[in-house]
Amino acid sequence: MPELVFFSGTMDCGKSTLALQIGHNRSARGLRGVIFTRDDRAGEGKLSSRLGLVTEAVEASEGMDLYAYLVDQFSKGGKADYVIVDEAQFLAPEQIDQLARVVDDLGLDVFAFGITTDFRTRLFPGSQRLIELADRIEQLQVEALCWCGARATHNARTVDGEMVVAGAQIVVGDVNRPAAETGYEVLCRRHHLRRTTAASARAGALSPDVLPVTAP
Ligand SMILES: Nc1ncnc2c1ncn2[C@@H]1O[C@H](COP(=O)(O)OP(=O)(O)O)[C@@H](O)[C@H]1O
Ligand SMILES: Cc1cn([C@H]2C[C@H](O)[C@@H](COP(=O)(O)O)O2)c(=O)[nH]c1=O
Repeated sequence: MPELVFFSGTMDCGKSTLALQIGHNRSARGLRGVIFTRDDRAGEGKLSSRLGLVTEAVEASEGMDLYAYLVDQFSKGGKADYVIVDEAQFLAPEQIDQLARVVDDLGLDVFAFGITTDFRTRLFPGSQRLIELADRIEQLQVEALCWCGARATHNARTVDGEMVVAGAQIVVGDVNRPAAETGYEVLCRRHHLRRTTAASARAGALSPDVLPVTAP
């Protein structure tokens, strides 16, 4: 039975790498895939992994009907056995519904990859719809880690090195960026809720206020 599968995790946990591996293994067996992505850091129409691999993809732009795109390709003689969608959190809920139709009406497996929650710990609309519709939700096995060593479960945004909890939901960016740039850091829930990033934890540890007081 074809399936809609949502592979979810924090930023930097290996989602795009897995998407590329799934595509590679299937194409090695002669299966044909269509790869959609939206707003990849590497640019329009790219699916890129931090391990350095990148492949061409169809940019799933705002308002694009993904089901109609595939039907149109088939009517022109195109073939596909499965569909991969990276950065699926950026898709509109209607586009996730279209992916479900691709599974149910066209009989293709759809593998969607994305982060579940934004920098405020709120669901992205596309991810919410995937949670509502997916046949399966898979958490990636390679865990990204918080600076404290716990499994990272949430994504923090930093502006000028400070964690922020207000702003536009979508700001394309990366982890490990210079403090002057808007960037991201993965944290465990405890440290996300306490707004403690690696930098602020370091600063706190160095602060005279928290140094052990010794008797004169
Ligand atoms: N230099 C490296 N050596 C080994 N693994 C790396 C290196 N750089 C990145 N990675 C791996 O790649 C993962 C990020 O992969 P990527 O597919 O780009 O993540 P995602 O799509 O989830 O944001 C990291 O969690 C790490 O496991
Ligand atoms: C938390 C959060 C992230 N984003 C952006 C930042 C990146 O461009 C992508 C995630 O990509 P990855 O391959 O999973 O690392 O999402 C955003 O726009 N808003 C957010 O709140």
